Amino acid sequence: MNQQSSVAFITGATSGFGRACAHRFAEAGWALVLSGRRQERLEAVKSELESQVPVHVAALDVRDREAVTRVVEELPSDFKAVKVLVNNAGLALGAGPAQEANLDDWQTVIDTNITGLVNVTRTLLPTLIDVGRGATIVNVSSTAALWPYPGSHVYGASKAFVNQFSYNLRCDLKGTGVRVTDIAPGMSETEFTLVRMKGDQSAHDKLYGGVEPIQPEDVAEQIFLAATLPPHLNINRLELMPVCQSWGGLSVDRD
Ligand SMILES: NC(=O)C1=CN([C@@H]2O[C@H](COP(=O)(O)OP(=O)(O)OC[C@H]3O[C@@H](n4cnc5c(N)ncnc54)[C@H](OP(=O)(O)O)[C@@H]3O)[C@@H](O)[C@H]2O)C=CC1
Ligand SMILES: O=CCS(=O)(=O)O
Repeated sequence: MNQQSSVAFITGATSGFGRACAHRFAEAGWALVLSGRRQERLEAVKSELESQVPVHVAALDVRDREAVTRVVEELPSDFKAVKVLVNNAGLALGAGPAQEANLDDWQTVIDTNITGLVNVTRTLLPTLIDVGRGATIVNVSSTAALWPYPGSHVYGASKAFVNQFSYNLRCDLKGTGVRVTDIAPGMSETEFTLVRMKGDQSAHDKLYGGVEPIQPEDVAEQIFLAATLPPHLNINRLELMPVCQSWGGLSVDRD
């Protein structure tokens, strides 16, 4: 198809990593397809970037398979040859123990982080394969996919799905030139905790206070790197933590 294509399709572009990715790819001259549920936020990002690069915005809930199909089918011609897919839309809900979790919250996390990511990936695969060599899928998982912690339950498990799905995709895409990177960031200061704690600003302030967490621009830089390496190279997994974060060891329940 269009070997010169430089269109990046970013999910969850209204905030955090996704918005920072939009800025990073725009800086390098990429045309952008930006999606997320909040139309007004999409318009705001578009107005920040449209003087630099072509920007197409699509209000999209990744959980809605038909909407995903429609958005991809209706991409304007200049945005059709998607070369980079950043599967970033996602969330956690709740941080208490599994036995106190709300089952609707779990369903939302599964539907967004797993079903949503699968919907977008499968719908864009033919395009990415057509673009071929150099096309890239970057899936945003998390350190929670790799390291357990109390209260991670379905969130961490959903990200473990993303991690393994990324590796499995690589197997099936052998010979197509399409690469797949799983990026697993640790503690990062975005709207993630506000969403997880249902708008509790004090939870956000407590988590990120007195530490130097990853910033959205840090993650965007790594995603951009993975997507723009020489086309014979594939970063399989990129695990990223702030220096202030490490592991707490195993825990034991004593009498
Ligand atoms: N912050 C952190 O510590 C870490 C976060 N992550 C992961 O990074 C990704 C980005 O999160 P982050 O930037 O931190 O958090 P933010 O809350 O700042 O951004 C999340 C983005 O996902 C979008 N989103 C959520 N649900 C849906 C949906 N159903 N359909 C479409 N878009 C959706 C939101 O857009 P809108 O609400 O407009 O739909 C928003 O743009 C997530 O997958 C998260 O799990 C991974 C590791 C660490
Ligand atoms: O994915 C987010 C990082 S954490 O909150 O699970 O540590």
